[in-house]
Amino acid sequence: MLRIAVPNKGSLSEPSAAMLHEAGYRQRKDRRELVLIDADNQVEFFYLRPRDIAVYVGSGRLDIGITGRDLLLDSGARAEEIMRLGFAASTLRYAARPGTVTDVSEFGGLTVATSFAGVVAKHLADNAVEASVVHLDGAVETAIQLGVAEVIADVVETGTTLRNAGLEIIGSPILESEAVVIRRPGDTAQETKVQQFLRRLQGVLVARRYVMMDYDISAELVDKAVALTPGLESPTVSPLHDKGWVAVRSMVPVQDAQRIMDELYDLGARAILTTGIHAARL
Ligand SMILES: Nc1ncnc2c1ncn2[C@@H]1O[C@H](COP(=O)(O)OP(=O)(O)OP(=O)(O)O)[C@@H](O)[C@H]1O
Ligand SMILES: O=P(O)(O)OC[C@H]1O[C@H](OP(=O)(O)OP(=O)(O)O)[C@H](O)[C@@H]1O
Ligand SMILES: [Mg+2]
Repeated sequence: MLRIAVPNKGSLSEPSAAMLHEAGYRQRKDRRELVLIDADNQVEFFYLRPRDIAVYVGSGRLDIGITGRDLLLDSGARAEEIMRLGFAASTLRYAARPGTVTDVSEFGGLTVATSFAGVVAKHLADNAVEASVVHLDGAVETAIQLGVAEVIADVVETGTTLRNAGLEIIGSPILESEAVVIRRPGDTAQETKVQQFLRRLQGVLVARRYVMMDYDISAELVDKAVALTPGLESPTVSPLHDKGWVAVRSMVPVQDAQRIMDELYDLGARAILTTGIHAARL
């Protein structure tokens, strides 16, 4: 049985469950379920607080987990990132009231409030800045208004929360985060099952990012057409009954599909169809 930690709350929770469901795993129907066994797939899911997941995986109690890169780094746990999942993308950034401080080098003697005290203390030390760090659980933006800190370091996605709090970003990102799969370094006990799990998630990412494109084109133009649709490896080209024409089948990034269809049409391709990919193993 592969033992997997899944976020039970917050920004990571719903997209993690959706991805696991798309990968063919059973998921809990009730948020009060804490553990779920998917016997068919030989997997046991533990629904845990996102912040705690790296600790469980790092301690070796669970084989792998889904968490945020920022939470993994902040935990200091002995776990490493083995796959990027693309969702819950954010940056950790410093912010302050406009006109107060403009660069990290000016933080000396100030107080920085954050939920990521480990990452921030290290970042300040790396920049040779002596500032105090105050750990808060959330709603960090309000710490400046309430006089707890002059600077905050918090998760920024759209920047709306910062703007609403009358704060502005200072300097470049402390780190760029997204949801990741983590594992204890050197833990090869469940290697085959872990690799199969990762292939399933990879399949979901591919199914979400690509569509299958089919079209007919005259044989003399096939090289030009294939240059527009190179696929992941090599497109399939099959003969058509109508001599001089071929059918081409290739995977295309979903975001480029309409533009490529226009370009193929202009080139002379016809019967251009795209279909969704339900699941994939590359
Ligand atoms: N607005 C957001 N957009 C994208 N990612 C986010 C956002 N807020 C938090 N995250 C990411 O989600 C992960 C989990 O963060 P956290 O545990 O604080 O959950 P949360 O979504 O903020 O919920 P809560 O604070 O209510 O528990 C972190 O990796 C963080 O970078
Ligand atoms: O840049 P934005 O798009 O505004 O998103 C960033 C905000 O989202 C998260 O807050 P959350 O709602 O999780 O509240 P929290 O501070 O209590 O964690 C994060 O802590 C920021 O406050
Ligand atoms: Mg939060």
